[in-house]
Amino acid sequence: MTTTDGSAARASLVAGARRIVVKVGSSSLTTAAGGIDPARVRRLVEVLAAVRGTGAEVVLVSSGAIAAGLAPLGLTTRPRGLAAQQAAASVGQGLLAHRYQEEFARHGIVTGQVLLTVDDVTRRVHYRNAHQTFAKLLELGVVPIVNENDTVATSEIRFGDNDRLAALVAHLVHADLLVLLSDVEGLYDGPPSREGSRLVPLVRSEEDLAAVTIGSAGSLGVGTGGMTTKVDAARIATGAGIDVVLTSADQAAAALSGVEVGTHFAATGKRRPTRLLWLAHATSGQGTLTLDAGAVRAVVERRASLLAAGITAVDGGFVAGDAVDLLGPDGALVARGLVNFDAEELPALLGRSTSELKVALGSAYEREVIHRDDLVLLER
Ligand SMILES: Nc1ncnc2c1ncn2[C@@H]1O[C@H](COP(=O)(O)OP(=O)(O)O)[C@@H](O)[C@H]1O
Ligand SMILES: N[C@@H](CCC(=O)OP(=O)(O)O)C(=O)O
Repeated sequence: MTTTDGSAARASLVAGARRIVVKVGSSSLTTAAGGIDPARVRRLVEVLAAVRGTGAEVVLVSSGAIAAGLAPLGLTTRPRGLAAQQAAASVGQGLLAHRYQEEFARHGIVTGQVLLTVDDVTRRVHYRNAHQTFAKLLELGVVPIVNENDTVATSEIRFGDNDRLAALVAHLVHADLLVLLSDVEGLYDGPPSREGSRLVPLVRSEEDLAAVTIGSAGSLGVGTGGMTTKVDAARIATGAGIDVVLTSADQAAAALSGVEVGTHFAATGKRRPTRLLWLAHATSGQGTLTLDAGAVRAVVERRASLLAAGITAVDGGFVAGDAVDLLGPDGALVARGLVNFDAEELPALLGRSTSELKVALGSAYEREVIHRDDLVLLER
């Protein structure tokens, strides 16, 4: 469905976007049997080069490493085990980066590879480094090509899908627009294979998603997240003030020239620090801290740092810097934060004030268990 107002709004949204993150899924670039499809990569790069020609900056988040590595390893389907997927990604990522490098070079554009782990958008120092690297690459006119660093990520610390990674990158680089390219024309109100499913052209709020049914991922067997992670990614980005357009790779040229194709998820919220954005959307922490009622009030109502005095129980094998879930006395999840102590250090500190800890154990123990800047409240 195209509307006169909608098409004018879309045209100005895209024309006004000076920094665009484009995410392309495995299913749009590769086949399980044949690996990378050079013609598809070429078409995508032609579109992105044209966007660059308008003066906009482009960051490409590309999946496809695992799918690209299957054929050279004699595999025809995506392996189930993490180690085998990592091996395939290790083989495929080089092939993928090389393909892009050659195609962009035809347009006189230099590419740079950026492989990210969850740590890079959560830990403060890594986050700052990643931010600076992107800023410098863009300043130099380079097109950064991003993927998850699959070969070193473990199952506990994986994004697992590039849709949410793309939303976090869009926020990290302060993009104006996130374009998610898949093998379907957009979000449908039911699985596209089901007769009668209709394209949803505009999502303004959760209410517009209420009637949408999301099915499993496509039939090609190379994509991972399916539509669920794309909608999650759209929620992350729009909640952080970034508009999202979801459409098929075949419609990339139209979408990026402002034609009203696919689904537009309209920006709803304001920007938030990216590290906390990831924390809020991480599937779970590496452990839990149970808080007494006073500590819950301090953290939730006064937005204070969490001190050892208000913690009643510790669970899990986390180390300093990990994300942990904060539970109320009733076990309800209230917040998530980056902890400043290892799990094994904490039991000796519980219920004790910071001044008491300083006297007993030294000034290193005077620090908060979770600093307020490293805390995000969870509304569930
Ligand atoms: N409501 C829906 N709207 C659109 N696509 C859907 C829906 N439910 C399930 N899907 C499926 O999600 C697939 C896209 O996910 P995926 O294969 O992971 O893509 P990618 O590799 O691009 O990340 C589509 O091929 C489609 O079959
Ligand atoms: N990092 C993985 C991609 C994971 C992923 O999200 O895939 P997809 O659902 O196709 O976007 C790879 O390069 O194979």
